[in-house]
Amino acid sequence: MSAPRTLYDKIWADHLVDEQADGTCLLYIDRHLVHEVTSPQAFEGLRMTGRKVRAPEKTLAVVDHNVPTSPDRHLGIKNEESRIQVEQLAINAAEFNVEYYSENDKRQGIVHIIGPEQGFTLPGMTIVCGDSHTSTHGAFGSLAHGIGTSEVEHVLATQTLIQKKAKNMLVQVDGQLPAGVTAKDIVLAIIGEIGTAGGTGYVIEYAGEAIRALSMEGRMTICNMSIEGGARAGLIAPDETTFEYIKGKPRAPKGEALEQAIAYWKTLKSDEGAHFDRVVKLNAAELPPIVSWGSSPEDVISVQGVVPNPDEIPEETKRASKWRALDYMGLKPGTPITEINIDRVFIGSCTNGRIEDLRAVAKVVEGKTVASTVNAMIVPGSGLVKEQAEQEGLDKIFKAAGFDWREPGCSMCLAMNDDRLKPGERCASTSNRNFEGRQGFKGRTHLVSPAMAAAAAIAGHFVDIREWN
Ligand SMILES: CC(C)[C@H](C(=O)O)[C@@H](O)C(=O)O
Ligand code: SF4
Repeated sequence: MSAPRTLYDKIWADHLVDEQADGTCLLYIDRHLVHEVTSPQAFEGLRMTGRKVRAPEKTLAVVDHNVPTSPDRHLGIKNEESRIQVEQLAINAAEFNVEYYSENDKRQGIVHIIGPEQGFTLPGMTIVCGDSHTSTHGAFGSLAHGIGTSEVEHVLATQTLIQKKAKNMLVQVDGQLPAGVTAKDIVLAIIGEIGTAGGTGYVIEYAGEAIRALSMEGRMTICNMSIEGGARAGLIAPDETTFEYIKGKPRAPKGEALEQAIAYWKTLKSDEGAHFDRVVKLNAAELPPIVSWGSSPEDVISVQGVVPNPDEIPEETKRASKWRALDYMGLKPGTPITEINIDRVFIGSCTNGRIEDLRAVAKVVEGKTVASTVNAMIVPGSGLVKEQAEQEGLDKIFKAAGFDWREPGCSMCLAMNDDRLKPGERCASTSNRNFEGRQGFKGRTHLVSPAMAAAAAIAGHFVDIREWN
């Protein structure tokens, strides 16, 4: 009998092409997603060396970071740098024979939303993209992670990647989530617990009753933010929820092929007794809705809490950095979170821009009005999410409440287009990063779940969604 293995061990072994004595490995890559920001030099590299894309059918390109989200975006992009990146991807995709979704294609959207939507992302695969949040795809029980531009070139040319194996971490989330508490709160709580460096050198497997109970959307939210916890990737073993989601997706296997695939996918789980180098446990039943207060995703607290006092941190460098964060955020220790007023709300991103997120928002805001002091926008994660939301009439609910309903893209998650905070503006955001300047120069970001962002838009300040009516 061979030793029990983790899911990560299994996918790794199944894709190993070569292993050197020092542990340097060559991995076969099943899927390569490409966006306009990290691919131009990679294609240029191929062009200069006269090489082709090795497996165009395993490569999918889309524009997302730089695209405007205004209704008139088909008129073109004003910012030159953004325009060039977008135009260049169209040129590169055509020249190298790679399927490409332009900003005028209904299938366009954030790269990590369209992969699963198209059935391009499937269990057991190795999936890469020149983007850190590629970890999202791990929700399907695939090994998915971000790569740098030179690696993008390597994968385009060879369909392989040079890697060293990471360690195994298990994050076990038991218990049942209380009403109003979501996948976003789980992952923010995990990062609060392990810190932004806690996952360094690991691939995390999320397991436990609370994870099993999540929809695919919720699982993607969790895996998405693995990178904020420092991990190389995050994954969740596939199950019936996964198979149901995949069935009928454009590129998913069908009929007999699907049955065979599912039989294989069912083997994709960690063996009983498999060794994890680190185990973290959390009880979902005890989790509150969570709000970030600082400039790192580990700076999190319960909505019922107060802004912490950095003076209570024994370690000097950390103390100083958390004071700086409070200064940047314009917050004072001891302020109740529910007394923090906000100026902007951003609902979207590859963390929370899927249909389930928009449904959660609609439920909170239906029949209500955005506070007069707040400017709130909703950016669907893809054209298909937008279409689905409109079919369900969610757009009408949003517009009636005073939300701005936009075209799909990364948008104010990172402010590479015109959607950005003004200096000093405070935003309740469903995205994943709250670094200084992330949503605009001197902008202040609070990371929350979609329902919490929606409620804050109506109230004008954070509220405990559990008490919402
Ligand atoms: C632009 C891209 C390289 C970047 C990333 O890798 O994550 C972006 O998507 C982000 O979220 O900061
Ligand atoms: S939505 Fe945000 S986090 Fe996701 S890929 Fe785009 S910029 Fe990166």
